[in-house]
Amino acid sequence: MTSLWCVVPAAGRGARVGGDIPKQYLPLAGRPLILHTLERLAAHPRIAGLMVVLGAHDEIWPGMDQLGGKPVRTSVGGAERCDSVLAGVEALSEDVADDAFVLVHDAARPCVRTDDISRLIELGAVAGGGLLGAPLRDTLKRADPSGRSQVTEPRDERWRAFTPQMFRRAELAAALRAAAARGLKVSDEAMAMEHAGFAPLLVEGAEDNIKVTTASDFALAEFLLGKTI
Ligand SMILES: Nc1ccn([C@@H]2O[C@H](COP(=O)(O)OP(=O)(O)OP(=O)(O)O)[C@@H](O)[C@H]2O)c(=O)n1
Ligand SMILES: C[C@](O)(CO)[C@H](O)COP(=O)(O)O
Repeated sequence: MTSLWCVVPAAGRGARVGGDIPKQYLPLAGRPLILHTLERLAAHPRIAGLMVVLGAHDEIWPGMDQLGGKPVRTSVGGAERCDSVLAGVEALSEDVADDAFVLVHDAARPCVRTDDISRLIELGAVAGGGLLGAPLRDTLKRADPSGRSQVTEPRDERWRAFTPQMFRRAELAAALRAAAARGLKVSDEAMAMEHAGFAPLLVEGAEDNIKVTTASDFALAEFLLGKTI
């Protein structure tokens, strides 16, 4: 059973939450949000270590070098999430083989389920890479600038993208570099891989793997923490 490293982008500012400190350090059920995420990842039997990507001026990171017996390393992120992920993936170049898979999981998704990570690892490895997501369940509208619905879009074949996402280390680094060179701001790893000619496998995961994005998400994440594992 091979195990793999997980890159955890945690260099964002959390502007949409609007706290005094970045959202990953705000309390969730009494402890910093990021700790819940890291503990859940470190507890997964297939995860070998964590590469946490921090903001350049982060003075809050507690400085751990292991968690649950797994090594924790850090690197410095960039202005956009894709810059931070690339920094983390590159920082693993001496420890992780080019063709080995790495996971990427948002620090801001503390409710990820262990069995969803397992399924992504199993299915993603066979497919050459993939991501957790969920098919769109609601009716989809396209709005005009005034907020009025112009048209109802087909929802077949539309998915919401979550993390973790899993790709071979060197292929992901190359795809992220190529996107950056073209000035393309990719919002997830799969988008970079799509532009590089890959078709990442969509692995259905639980919808409660929410990204804490606004202040109201903290209450929901706190509720979900106890219900997911
Ligand atoms: N330059 C960045 C931007 C984001 N992230 C990380 O990527 C994840 C998902 O990003 P998002 O939820 O958009 O976080 P923020 O960028 O912090 O949020 P906002 O856009 O509201 O500032 C988070 O764990 C965040 O810390 C990062 O590592 N580097
Ligand atoms: C990677 C991601 O979590 C997939 O949903 C998301 O794209 C990152 O969030 P952002 O708000 O677009 O930076």
